[in-house]
Amino acid sequence: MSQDARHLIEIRPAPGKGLGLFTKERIPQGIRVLAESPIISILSNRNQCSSVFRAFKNLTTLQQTEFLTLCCRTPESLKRKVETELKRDWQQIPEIHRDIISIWSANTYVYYMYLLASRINHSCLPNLYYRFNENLDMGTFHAVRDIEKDEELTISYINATNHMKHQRQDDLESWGIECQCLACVDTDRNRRGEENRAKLYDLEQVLTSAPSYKACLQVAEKMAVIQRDEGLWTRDLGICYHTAAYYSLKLGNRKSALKWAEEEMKYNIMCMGADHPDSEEVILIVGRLRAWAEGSTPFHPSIMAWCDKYGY
Ligand SMILES: C[S@@+](CC[C@H](N)C(=O)[O-])C[C@H]1O[C@@H](n2cnc3c(N)ncnc32)[C@H](O)[C@@H]1O
Repeated sequence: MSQDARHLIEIRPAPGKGLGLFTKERIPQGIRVLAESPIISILSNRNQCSSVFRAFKNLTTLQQTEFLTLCCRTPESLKRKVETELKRDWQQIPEIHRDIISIWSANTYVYYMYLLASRINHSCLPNLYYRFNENLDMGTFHAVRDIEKDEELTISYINATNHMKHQRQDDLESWGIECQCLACVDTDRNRRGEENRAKLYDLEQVLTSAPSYKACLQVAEKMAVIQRDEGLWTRDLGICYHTAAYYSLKLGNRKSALKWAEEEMKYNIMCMGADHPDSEEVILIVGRLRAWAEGSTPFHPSIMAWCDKYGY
């Protein structure tokens, strides 16, 4: 069992959102707030309804009871999808199956569903980072900044780093959310935040147009700084560090490659823990990069394989 800080959190009513998870004490940045085994894992998109019904049947009675207390939403798009898969009209599907699939759909983290983590609400500027850890077979949730006592814990339900408020709101429709999070209320600070998200979007376009290695490195560095300053500790920030390391290496700049790989290592450890497979990999690579940058060992081919992992 991986250690977490679940003794410092509890479920409470979250006004306008149903229930939510809140801190009982201050939680410092980098702490693994929650490590939870999925109650259900469905790794394939084929015959999803049947797989979910079977998985529900295999739960203990207590787990089934807890499952059925979770948030339940049935948007029209879900009804149509289920009707297509089961080749039956929604009203002809047994009520218990309609509930199970609606609950699965409202709470799933792509492939996995958790009991406690299902209570975590959305924010466009979240204080937690979620990743599944294959070494532990658990989902982990790390604090990406210091979280004060009685603060609500949040993750981002959408990929929103470089999306403006109206785009984020469009994406949140399917969750039935009208977002009033820290990033969505109208303040001077948030107007600057929106400008920075727009800048990130523009920089991303420059990067995909693949100018020179030097220009790509400068763009990746700029993007990393904006995201870090905005507190956007999303997967995109890790990818920016990785991209900067990649182009530094392409330019033959060992010191710069090491610097950005080290940033990625720190980011991974903070957001996923040192025991996540991606962290273990980058820790090994940083060791090899450092030895090479200092001239004590030749270039190890695994460094380039690691750099290429996002297929630039
Ligand atoms: C995974 S559940 C989260 C826990 C849920 N609030 C509960 O009571 O169990 C997702 C649902 O919570 C609500 N929700 C999550 N984040 C929200 C937000 N920022 N604003 C309003 N509602 C939110 C929406 O109804 C959404 O479909």
